[in-house]
Amino acid sequence: MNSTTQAVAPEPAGVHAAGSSAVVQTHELTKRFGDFVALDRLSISVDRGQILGFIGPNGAGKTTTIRILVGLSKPTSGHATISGIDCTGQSKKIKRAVGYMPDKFGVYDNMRVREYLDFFAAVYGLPPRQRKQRIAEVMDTTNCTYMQDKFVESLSHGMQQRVGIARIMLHDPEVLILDEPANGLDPQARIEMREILLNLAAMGKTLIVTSHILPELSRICNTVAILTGGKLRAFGSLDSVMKELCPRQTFEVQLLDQAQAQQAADWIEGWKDDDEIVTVMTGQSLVRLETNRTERALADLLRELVTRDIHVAQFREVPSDLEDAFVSVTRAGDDDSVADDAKAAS
Ligand SMILES: Nc1ncnc2c1ncn2[C@@H]1O[C@H](COP(=O)(O)OP(=O)(O)OP(=O)(O)O)[C@@H](O)[C@H]1O
Repeated sequence: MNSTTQAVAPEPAGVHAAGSSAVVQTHELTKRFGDFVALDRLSISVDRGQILGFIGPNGAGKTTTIRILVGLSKPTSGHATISGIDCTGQSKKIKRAVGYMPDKFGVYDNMRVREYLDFFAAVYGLPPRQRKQRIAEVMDTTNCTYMQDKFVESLSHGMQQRVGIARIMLHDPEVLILDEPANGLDPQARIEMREILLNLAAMGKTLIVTSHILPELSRICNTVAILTGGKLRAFGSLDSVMKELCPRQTFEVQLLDQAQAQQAADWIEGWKDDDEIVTVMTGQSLVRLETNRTERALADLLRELVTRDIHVAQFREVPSDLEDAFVSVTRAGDDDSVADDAKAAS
């Protein structure tokens, strides 16, 4: 894939025309630090109730984008809106429309969860009469009610993350931006976090979630944007990005007898096209085939193997995941930068 390839989800008719349902929109958003381009003409849109998985390696430009979206930084050019509000010109209004949870939890000594939320409710300007009810609501949504009398400092990391979400929900923003919410969570806490985020989307909140834990992210997001080196490399529905970036499927042929693995691999090697890849998994009775053949062709392959007295115990697809897509994009990004360096040197 080259650097400009974008897997863009088919848009339902009229969605991004006048009366657009996009809640978050960026157009050619660019940020330079001196000569360095941290973000290069980023254009994305996220609809109401969607969860955008915003991914990229360290230094890709994710935080730079988020800082612009939440009104903490101004773009060099381009623009961004949330619920139609300009992220740069109307930063006060933006702060009401967005809840932002950074990857680090602040230190709040000697505050119980209830007091902590009350403090932030006051910061958000909620009238005292409404605070109690709103705090009860956000604690309920984030499953924090049982810990309301505990000191924030005494909570586990997973519990603190949930309190963090409760905090950014207090002013009932339309958009929630969460930086690495699953980082450092144990499996149980991850499951709880996943359920909360899916529930928030079902309530109509629009979520932007960054994460380096891609298998986890792919379980919640329906839209993906992949950035490398400040450039958008892929954007669209999870399905369309996966199809675009991982067009080849991987199949495994599990043999009953390890001694037959090489024999099976040799036969498949003669059967396959040049661009398909056969690998014998060392020390295992397993042969792997990367292919884009039809199911019928694969059924023929299996029959041929069996006809040749190769004892196939299992023939199965290895599903691609977001990590494969990510690797394919970051590799393409590396190739591009090598090509750019070569161009600059010549
Ligand atoms: N204030 C600044 N001055 C100069 N360069 C900056 C500044 N802020 C960010 N950068 C650079 O911009 C690039 C993008 O940084 P950014 O923090 O947006 O990346 P990221 O995708 O959030 O990375 P990570 O996953 O590590 O948080 C990096 O090369 C970073 O060093």
